[in-house]
Amino acid sequence: MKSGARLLPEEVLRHSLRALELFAGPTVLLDAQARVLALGTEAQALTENRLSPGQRLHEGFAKTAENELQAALRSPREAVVSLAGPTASPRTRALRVRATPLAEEGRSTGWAVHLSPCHVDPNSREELFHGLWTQDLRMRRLFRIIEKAARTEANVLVRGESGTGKERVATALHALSSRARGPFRAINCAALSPSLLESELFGHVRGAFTGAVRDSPGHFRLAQGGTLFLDEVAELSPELQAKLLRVLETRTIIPVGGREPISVDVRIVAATHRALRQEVEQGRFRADLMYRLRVVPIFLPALRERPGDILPLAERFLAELNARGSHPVLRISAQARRQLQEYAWPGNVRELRNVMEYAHVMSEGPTLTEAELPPEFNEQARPARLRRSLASPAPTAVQPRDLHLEDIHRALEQTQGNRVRAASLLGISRVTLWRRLREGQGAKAR
Ligand SMILES: Nc1ncnc2c1ncn2[C@@H]1O[C@H](COP(=O)(O)OP(=O)(O)OP(=O)(O)O)[C@@H](O)[C@H]1O
Repeated sequence: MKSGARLLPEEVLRHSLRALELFAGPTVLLDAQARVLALGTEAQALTENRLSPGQRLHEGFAKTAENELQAALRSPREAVVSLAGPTASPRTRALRVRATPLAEEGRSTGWAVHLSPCHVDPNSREELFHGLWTQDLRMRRLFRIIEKAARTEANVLVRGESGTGKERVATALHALSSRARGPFRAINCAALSPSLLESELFGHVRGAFTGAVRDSPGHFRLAQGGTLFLDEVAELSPELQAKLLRVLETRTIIPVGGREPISVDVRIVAATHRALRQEVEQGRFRADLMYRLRVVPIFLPALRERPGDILPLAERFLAELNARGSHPVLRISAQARRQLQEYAWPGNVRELRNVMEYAHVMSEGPTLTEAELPPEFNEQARPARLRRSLASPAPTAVQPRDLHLEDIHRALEQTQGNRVRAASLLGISRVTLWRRLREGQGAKAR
């Protein structure tokens, strides 16, 4: 400890600030008059050296920020403010500021002010968040919840129809979390039989069943130190629900055919298109597992519930296709726009992207017309359940499970039995198509 004893007070301060920033991110310490006492190297870099000891906090920021900053010091509310003058990097154009009051023996001694970059222009209504674009306020609020949830270890349950971006939310949660350097694994609980799924999740030991010629780690162990995304979690069999609950409670797994529990450190993000509470009420899902999984519930609205996103997204997809396509399609005709806007989008954003890809292939000139939209946009042929009335934009709940089997069979006929292309035509995922076919066969057998 000799070297520790030689530390000078200034060095102690530097070390303390370094340690503080390691835990809390860029930090500025203020005295009781809101003057800067000290700031860490991360805070100096983020504020582009606009703050120095003795200055008042607001002096480093744009004039308009003063009231916002005072409010942030008085309450736990976060302020989004701009630095003073032009900035070197767009990253620092806007910063989030949150203050923790400091007190000694009941007397205020100042604040620890935490800073973080804000990637969102506070004046703009649109946002691209980890591949999810929107201008819908509810979606943007969800992004903020995702950012907060990512900072914790809480299990998150994402609910939304097929193609609303559930998997994207899971990857965003991972990328924004302290586990970002660890693995991200995804598994679809609807796509495998219960016994196969058990071995895929928890692994197996050699000889556990016919064909188990070597040990297999399973997704839980492969996601060690990272995040495991359990898609379609409501489809888990009762036996696997019980096993998953045990894993969440004990943080250990037992591979199929194994005896010894193995510790796992994995964050769970689960997703479903079903209302899990209803599944619980109807006895299909364990209540205790639901509460474990949905510590933070996130409900992604269907595309038809945010109609303001339909056309801008269509144009974004068109621009992407133009960038890599052979011929540019520069605009969408008024009639085609109306049809896109009126459609119910059962397959949500995934379906919209597929529709734009189809129309781009079919288009002959720089204007995309209604004739180039896929057959389901032909008004006479379109079933009523795929129409969204513009007069009453209330959601017509078209769930993938409402897709009639005959729609699927027709799509399969059109694609000569190619399931991937049929799913794409219907705007549903391959797994959803497979599940609907399986449910259909089950219904026939009963
Ligand atoms: N708001 C959005 N902006 C841009 N792309 C989006 C948006 N929402 C979804 N997508 C795109 O749609 C596709 C489907 O997204 P994703 O796989 O995350 O959906 P999902 O809800 O998990 O679907 P499923 O339940 O069928 O597996 C992806 O290519 C994704 O990038």
